[in-house]
Amino acid sequence: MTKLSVNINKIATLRNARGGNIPNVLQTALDIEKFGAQGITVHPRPDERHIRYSDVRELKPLLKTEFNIEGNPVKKFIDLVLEVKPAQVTLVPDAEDAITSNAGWDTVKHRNFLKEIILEFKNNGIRTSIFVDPEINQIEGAAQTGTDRIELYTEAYALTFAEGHKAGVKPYAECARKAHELGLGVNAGHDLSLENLKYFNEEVPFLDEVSIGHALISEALYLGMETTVKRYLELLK
Ligand SMILES: CC(=O)[C@@H](O)[C@H](O)COP(=O)(O)O
Ligand SMILES: NCC(=O)COP(=O)(O)O
Repeated sequence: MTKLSVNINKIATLRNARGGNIPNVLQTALDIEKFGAQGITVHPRPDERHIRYSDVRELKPLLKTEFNIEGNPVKKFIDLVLEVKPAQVTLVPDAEDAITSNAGWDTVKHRNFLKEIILEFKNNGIRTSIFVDPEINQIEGAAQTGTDRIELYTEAYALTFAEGHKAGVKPYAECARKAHELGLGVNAGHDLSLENLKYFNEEVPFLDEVSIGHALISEALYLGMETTVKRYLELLK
């Protein structure tokens, strides 16, 4: 069964809009765990526009499920992850001014850089994952960095699915097969939703985990958080 890790960035976006503590990010994470999600994901950005570094420190001792911290491995981020020691770190090559993550790593060009950081995280008992576009050479490059897993960047799939083109899932299935063949675990995320997740999960083999935030939190406005999380879990059975 594919695991669901809920990305709570957008809960923090809402909280930060007023400067107080509504909604309570920590409590929401605990409730999401109670509703059955198998993990919590956060993506602290250097400007702390949503999740703050202090949230990450406070979440760790409270969570009972897998904690996944995503981000660009700049020094401040590396130090935070090594201090907090989550179950998993996902490396994402974010440009500082990007509104959201918009590309995977070039694992061939940045192989030595990634290799070095991955070794450090793994030596600290942290599982590693690299955010990649669904291209076979990027999966092969990722395998050479020593990473435990890859995370397939699913925005292109979500876009084509919304336009009615189901064939957009094919490169993801091929990359998942290649990753498995090379001994890598397979995660996926970005713009997955109640609409497009079922087909993705059916078509892409060896899927260990999906991390989902933007759509899930938006859907929860209508359905409520408990119903929404449970609907996702049903789709992943
Ligand atoms: C790595 C990834 O796919 C992103 O979806 C990210 O975690 C979302 O970040 P924002 O919430 O800042 O858009
Ligand atoms: N890694 C992807 C993630 O955590 C959530 O992405 P999104 O659902 O907010 O697009």
